[in-house]
Amino acid sequence: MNPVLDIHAPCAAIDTAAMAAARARQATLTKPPGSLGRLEEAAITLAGMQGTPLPTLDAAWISVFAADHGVADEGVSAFPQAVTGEMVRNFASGGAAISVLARHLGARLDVVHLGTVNDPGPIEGVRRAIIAATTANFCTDAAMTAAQLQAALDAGAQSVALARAAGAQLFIGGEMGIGNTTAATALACALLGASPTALAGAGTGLDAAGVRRKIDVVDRALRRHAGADAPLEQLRCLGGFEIAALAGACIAGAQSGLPVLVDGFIATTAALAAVHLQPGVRDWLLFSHRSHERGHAVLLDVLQASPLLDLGMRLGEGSGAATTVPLLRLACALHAGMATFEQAGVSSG
Ligand SMILES: O=C(O)c1ccc[n+]([C@@H]2O[C@H](COP(=O)([O-])O)[C@@H](O)[C@H]2O)c1
Ligand SMILES: Cc1cc2nc[nH]c2cc1C
Repeated sequence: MNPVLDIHAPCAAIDTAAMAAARARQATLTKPPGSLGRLEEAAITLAGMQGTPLPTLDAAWISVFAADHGVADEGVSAFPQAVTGEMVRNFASGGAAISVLARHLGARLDVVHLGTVNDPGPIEGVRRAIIAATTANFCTDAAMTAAQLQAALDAGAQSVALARAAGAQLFIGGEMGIGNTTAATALACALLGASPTALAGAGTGLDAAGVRRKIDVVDRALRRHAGADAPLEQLRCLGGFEIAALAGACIAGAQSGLPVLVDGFIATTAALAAVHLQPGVRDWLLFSHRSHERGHAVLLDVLQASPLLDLGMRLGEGSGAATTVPLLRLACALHAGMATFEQAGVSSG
């Protein structure tokens, strides 16, 4: 199975009748209307995505895409590039944050190795889908060739196909890649016509001088690729393998009707690229948390997204999204399990 993603294929339709039925049910439950706030909206949104007035969220799937970035050569991260490959092993051996979260949630963790300079080799529990050891440094070259971009999009679509085959009700896409906040910043700036100063942040922990250097690097990259004005070309020139895989997963999720719970700054940039490629993708996205990374709030505003959590997290790996799953499960449990005014003999307003 190796699905080739057609980014132009239409997205699935949201079930508006199931949404309306869920909204009507919320109005009958023993609480002042709207008093469960965004938990009500979450249950109604999931109803539309799952095509049932009573959504459930037992089976969550997490794919973490790992890849290295040529732009790391510009000294834009607080950590060495070797960490990407080292973390691939840690994801599989169970010691990473997302490994713990996946275990705790009973979620499948799909670790997808797309290429690292420090390649740990075959590891049990890691799917090798190596595209290249790294993207090119986009200060001088396009990050990816067209074939590499398609391979990365396909890797995301393949994970969605595996998730669907396993009966997943929700897809979480996580990422790991030293330097990828620089790639995400550059891509988001290109997609939005925004200034690097508005979006660049500390990533893994740059100091103020480091952030200034990162802004300069993104400025150079944007000038170098000023001719890339279509979203697919912007993704190819300025993205990364894991960012393109995440965009591919968003598109494949939307096309096949699998809800995608979006993580932090990098995952949201990928989701933004997916929406630029295919606007119907937006209907299938749920937003989990507001990352501490500087540009995330801007991207969330553009996508008109109000994530459920704001915990100051900035890890990536899909960790913010995974942390939100218990809340979504509670939203479904409340929606299905509360008594109506009539059942409980409680007077309605
Ligand atoms: O998800 C986020 O919002 C987030 C914010 C800052 C950093 N990260 C993670 O940190 C790594 C990239 O940071 P950097 O400084 O190397 O560009 C990458 O592996 C991401 O998963 C993730
Ligand atoms: C240790 C480490 C773990 C990570 N997980 C996601 N990004 C990361 C970056 C670092 C540096």
